[in-house]
Amino acid sequence: MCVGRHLTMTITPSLSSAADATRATAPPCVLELQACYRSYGPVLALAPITLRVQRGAVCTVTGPNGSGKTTLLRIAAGLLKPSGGARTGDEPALYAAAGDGARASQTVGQAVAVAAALGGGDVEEAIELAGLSALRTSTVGELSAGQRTRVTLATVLAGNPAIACLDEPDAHLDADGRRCAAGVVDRLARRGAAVLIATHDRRWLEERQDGHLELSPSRGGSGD
Ligand SMILES: Nc1ncnc2c1ncn2[C@@H]1O[C@H](COP(=O)(O)OP(=O)(O)OP(=O)(O)O)[C@@H](O)[C@H]1O
Repeated sequence: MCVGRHLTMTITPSLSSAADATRATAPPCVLELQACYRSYGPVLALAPITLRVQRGAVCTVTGPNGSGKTTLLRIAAGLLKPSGGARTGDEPALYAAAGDGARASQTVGQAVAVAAALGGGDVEEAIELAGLSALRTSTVGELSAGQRTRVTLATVLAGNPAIACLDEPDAHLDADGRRCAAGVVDRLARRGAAVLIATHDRRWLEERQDGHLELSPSRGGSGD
């Protein structure tokens, strides 16, 4: 049995992609979670949530440690089965935590090129927007934590997902890095991706948020 307040939300983009701007109708939902929850034995990791994310919409997810942010993002990306409820989303989905997306032995350029070969994104654009031009030939294993977060952002952009689930993409980033992260998120959304972002501080995204979920460990939850 699952207890906990059922959170329901539809996330609609405030900025339309070029394709959607020409349509009269609202952009379609790329991702839908219907009453999804997840438990581990007696632990309710994620209380029931019904979430619809339209093409080009950005949704931030906040909450204290253990409140279910990663669980939600992994379910949204199709990596983790919910204990109950259903996920709908047939287009390519990607989950990435800071530091994911590259092997230590690769150069930055190689890591981004591999992601682009799989997903069809643009290598040059990804490297530039992530602020990695000066590190292109550096080996990933020799980078700082913040530089590796930038590589993760670049590989996500190059991977060109329709559903991008970014787990703390601001981890270890300085002010310039957070601006780059916001630029990558904006680019993903303008391409029409549904973007979910778990973060402990959503201010770096400024106006580029179309919806927000606040999770709490023993909840309930609330949204705006
Ligand atoms: N594999 C697992 N086995 C058992 N419990 C788990 C497992 N994964 C997560 N949990 C539990 O589910 C709850 C939610 O975890 P989750 O990682 O989703 O939280 P979070 O909000 O992402 O936390 P953080 O801010 O620390 O990253 C926690 O109580 C955690 O202990």
